[in-house]
Amino acid sequence: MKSGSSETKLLQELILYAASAALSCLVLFVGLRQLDPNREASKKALEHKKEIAKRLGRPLIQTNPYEDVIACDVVNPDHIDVEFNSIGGLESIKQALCELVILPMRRPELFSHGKLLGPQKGVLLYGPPGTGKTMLAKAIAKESGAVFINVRISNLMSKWFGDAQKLVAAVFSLAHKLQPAIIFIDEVDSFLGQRKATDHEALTNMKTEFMALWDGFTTDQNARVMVLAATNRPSELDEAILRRLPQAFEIGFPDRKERAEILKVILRGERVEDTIDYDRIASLCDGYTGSDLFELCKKAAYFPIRDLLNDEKSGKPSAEPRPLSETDLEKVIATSKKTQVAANEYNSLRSQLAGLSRQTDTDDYPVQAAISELSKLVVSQILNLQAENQDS
Ligand SMILES: Nc1ncnc2c1ncn2[C@@H]1O[C@H](COP(=O)(O)OP(=O)(O)OP(=O)(O)O)[C@@H](O)[C@H]1O
Repeated sequence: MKSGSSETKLLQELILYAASAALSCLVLFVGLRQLDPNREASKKALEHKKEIAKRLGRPLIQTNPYEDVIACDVVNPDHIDVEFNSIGGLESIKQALCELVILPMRRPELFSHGKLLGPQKGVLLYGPPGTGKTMLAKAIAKESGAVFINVRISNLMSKWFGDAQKLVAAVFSLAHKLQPAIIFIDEVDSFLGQRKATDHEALTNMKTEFMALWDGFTTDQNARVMVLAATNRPSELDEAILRRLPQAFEIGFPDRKERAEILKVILRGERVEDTIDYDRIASLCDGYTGSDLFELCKKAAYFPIRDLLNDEKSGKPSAEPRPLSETDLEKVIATSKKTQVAANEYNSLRSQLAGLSRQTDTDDYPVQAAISELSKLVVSQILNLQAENQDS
């Protein structure tokens, strides 16, 4: 009888131990999961990866945690809403990109014979801000059916993942797994600019790793992966990077004909009067970029709304806003031109100033005085222009 009760007690104790051990494990597991700084990012990345696989109609690929992070920046070409015909002007550049980039991605078999023809591994788009470089990069991915990996430097430098080099490696390995793929680096000068003594070691290591992996792809003729880089400051790029980007296209300010094309593309599908003379409007927009023209159209689109509200106030409500007119566009140009002029003058005077201060010895008092006078002139000119702008 005594031995029976001690056996029961032993059993109870065993069950208690097992239960407490299981509970401790559970608490530990849940606790560790909660403490894991990568948890949210990994979860999001996994969901995104599943979505990518589904969207691309490809099986879920095996990826490591670093590739999962990069997967967040992958865009399916079918979901890109920019095509070559949504970009106004730049006809010769679009034509060249079709031959150099899109065709080899779409028809690799045509480029697989001999040493003369091979897919491009690096293309640089450079020019002033707002001229359509990012649009072109997206359109290239869309037209070539390549996944678009938008490399964000902030993501690569992520402190949670610490090892930036592994993330750089993940960019290339994921691109290889998902090929055809375009690795897009916007503002490439901030990542792969000229090396400076003050560069952080992590950044230098990242650059070295990036270039080594890029070279690996360059020698692999079968890899349908290319690096597409964009910058507003090509002169700040590292020599070694420029060598790896043998095809460079300047995306400059559009001329009058191109501005007219851009306006037509922007206003396509909008409610506009048929009588708009695009060439005339374009001739009033000297120095405008595609982005300026987009802003111009956005501002002009408010006039029909204002008119509708005014009509409502005066008891003549209309069912919908009237179509956008040439006069609406002209009104915006008339008021924003001065700001544009102010910005241009500011930029040119500022670069003159920068040039002066570089050329001069800072101890030279007369030159310093001249610089200071010039600075005052710049400031007063800007203030005058701004005041004039406000008055009008
Ligand atoms: N050629 C163009 N045709 C139609 N729209 C354009 C064109 N160029 C620019 N735009 C308009 O301007 C916007 C900004 O263009 P985008 O971002 O491509 O310029 P970017 O050159 O990459 O500028 P940044 O150097 O500042 O990144 C686009 O979303 C588009 O609305």
